[in-house]
Amino acid sequence: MQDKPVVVALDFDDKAKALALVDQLDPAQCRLKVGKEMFTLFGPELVRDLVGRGFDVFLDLKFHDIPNTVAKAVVAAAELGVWMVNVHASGGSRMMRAAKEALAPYGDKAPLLIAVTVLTSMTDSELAELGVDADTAQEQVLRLAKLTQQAGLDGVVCSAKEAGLLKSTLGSDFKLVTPGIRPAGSDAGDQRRVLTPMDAIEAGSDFLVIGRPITQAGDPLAVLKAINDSLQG
Ligand SMILES: O=c1ccn([C@@H]2O[C@H](COP(=O)(O)O)[C@@H](O)[C@H]2O)c(=O)[nH]1
Repeated sequence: MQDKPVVVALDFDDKAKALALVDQLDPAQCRLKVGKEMFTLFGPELVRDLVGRGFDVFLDLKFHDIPNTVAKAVVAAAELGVWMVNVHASGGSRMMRAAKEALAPYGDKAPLLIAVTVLTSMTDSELAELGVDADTAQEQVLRLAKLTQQAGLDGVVCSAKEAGLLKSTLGSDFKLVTPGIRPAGSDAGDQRRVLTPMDAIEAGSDFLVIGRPITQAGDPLAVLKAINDSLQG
């Protein structure tokens, strides 16, 4: 298991509330994710603040654009000092290669570059609605993950439900970052392809992205501790 597998998704519309939670968190216990809501509201300053506090920050902006634009965007992310950044695999292999090449000057200081396969909120029938010719989300995830690996990226975002298949096909070094994590009994909300933290790790997930089950809990720290303890066996 990776060191600190839990990545807390900071999805707040109130910076003070987010920072009140962050103040209680220890960079030794978890990593943090900043996504579209907080980045749009509070910008790079928030990311710099979290990096400055010693957290590994996953900048989850899911870049999906032409190769030149995405390459420049991942360089901007690297300049913020983030630990991980992502693009959409459906942007294609030329776009993914351009992003990877743009990070080359950063050497071993480059953020991990991963690609989103199929959003964990999506079902097989929703994929079919898009005209995707794969029969299942799993089939499409595998196709996009292979493309991502061939483009030289470090891993993918997928559901933990696909983790076993991806690890056995693509090898243990290829990182699997899995949102859609729900401790037993917690509300799935808009997520559809979900697994518990322990089941996700056993399936081969490297990093567990967990938002609402922690951030909306009455005692977020207690939930994070219970998850970390459950993973220690
Ligand atoms: O396929 C994906 C890609 C990204 N996410 C993000 O992860 C968190 C999950 O939050 P929860 O509250 O635990 O559902 C959220 O920030 C999403 O934008 C994802 O869920 N699925």
